[in-house]
Amino acid sequence: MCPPAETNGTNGHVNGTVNGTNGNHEGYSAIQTNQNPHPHSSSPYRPVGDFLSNVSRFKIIESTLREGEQFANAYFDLEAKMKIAQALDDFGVDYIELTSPAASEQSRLDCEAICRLKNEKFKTAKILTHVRCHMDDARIAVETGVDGVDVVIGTSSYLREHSHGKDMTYIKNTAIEVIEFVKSKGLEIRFSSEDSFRSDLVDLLSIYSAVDKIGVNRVGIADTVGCASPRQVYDLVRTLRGVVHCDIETHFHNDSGCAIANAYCALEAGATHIDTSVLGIGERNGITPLGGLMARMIVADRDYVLSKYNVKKLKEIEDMVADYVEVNIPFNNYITGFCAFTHKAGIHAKAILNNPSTYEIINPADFGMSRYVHFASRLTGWNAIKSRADQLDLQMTDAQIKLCTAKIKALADVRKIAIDDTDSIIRAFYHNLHSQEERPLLEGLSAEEVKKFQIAEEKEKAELTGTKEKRQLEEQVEAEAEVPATKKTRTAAVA
Ligand SMILES: N[C@@H](CCCC[NH3+])C(=O)O
Ligand SMILES: [Zn+2]
Repeated sequence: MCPPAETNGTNGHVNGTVNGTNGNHEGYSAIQTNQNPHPHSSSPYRPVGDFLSNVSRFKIIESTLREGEQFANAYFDLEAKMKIAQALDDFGVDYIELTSPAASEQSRLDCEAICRLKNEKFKTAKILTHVRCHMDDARIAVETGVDGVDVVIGTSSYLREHSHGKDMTYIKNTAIEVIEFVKSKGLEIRFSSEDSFRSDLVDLLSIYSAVDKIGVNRVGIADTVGCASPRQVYDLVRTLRGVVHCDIETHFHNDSGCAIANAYCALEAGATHIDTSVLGIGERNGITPLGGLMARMIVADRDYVLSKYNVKKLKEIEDMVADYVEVNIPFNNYITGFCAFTHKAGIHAKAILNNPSTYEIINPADFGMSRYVHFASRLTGWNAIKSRADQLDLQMTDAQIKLCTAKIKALADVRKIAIDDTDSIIRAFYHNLHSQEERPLLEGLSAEEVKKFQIAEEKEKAELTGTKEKRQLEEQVEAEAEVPATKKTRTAAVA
């Protein structure tokens, strides 16, 4: 009998229940690895510091409960809002932005309830609400108990002509009135343009300079249509940084795929705050995702990110929001996508097993995630099979493992194989070494498939070893099989 499939903590995973937290790996052929020997010192890829950059001191304005409510599938009742807000505070975001209390009566009541929750329970997050740059909205907002009010108004000609119909003089005068009013109530105030990247630069700088002079806390730049490139962002923020003294908040839509890169460039150019939402949900295809920003920033300054944000909570928050808005976590999601830390090709697997830094820039353990090495495909290499055999507690020599790997690859050339197939081949191979009794390796295959397998196996072996070397390997395997299997000390093959 072959030994029981003791799997070094991976049994749940390989059988379909997820042992780590990477989400749905059901039926997925991978070894969960255990150690994380990433260097604990800061990444060698730290950005070159300069006097403008805020990459190492940025703040997050989390807008799942405002921008995110504008996502097509979003409907948050008060209970959902409370749970999301609490989770975001646990995560450590600096601000939570809420839908305008002027939007509806329930929005106003929800805003008040979350302000009470904050007073009772929050550790970090301040509450903001986001309203039109208008006195009517501002009057409602200041009565809700928020810490600050974010006002916004469109400044591009598109929005001035086709949305609110006001000119720049009106915008400036209203902004000044609203800012002075909110400040008089002792609250924080941010003034943001909308569609900033399609607005006239002189108009923008002139209004930002005016509101800065009367003591606005932050000005905001918004790429409302997601048209900006990182270089345009850098230019605009850097120019603005030279004009105002207050903080600079930035807000990036992701229509053309630059929302995270733009956020990063904005910080490099001197922005202080980044707007995010969980999974990036928002109007159309959304904005800078919280998780994606964390991925970017942990590569830039791991110490800052880990000292400030409880990033191990990321998966939990994403799952919660995904449930509420009834979407799946995308397979390629930053950090939490099901294959974000799964390595497949033989060359990658080998290097990862030696040292994960070879093919990973982010340490999954920082986020409470697990790394996996795929071991059931035609790309699988013998190092991955060796690890898997170790996990199954089947000790074999490297020569034996190589021949066993050839069998696995050969079968994977015939059909898609699963964990169970790989494990069966490994077990059967091991068993045959020690008992001479044939195992039903090819059970379930048609005669044609068996033939194909045998040809593929021959080719694999020939490619693996060359004919002469193959003979030597086989002799070695036979010789080793005669020695009773000794239980070797387990090596840390799984890194
Ligand atoms: N969702 C709006 C709001 C901008 C305010 C920035 N915090 C936009 O994209 O323009
Ligand atoms: Zn937006």
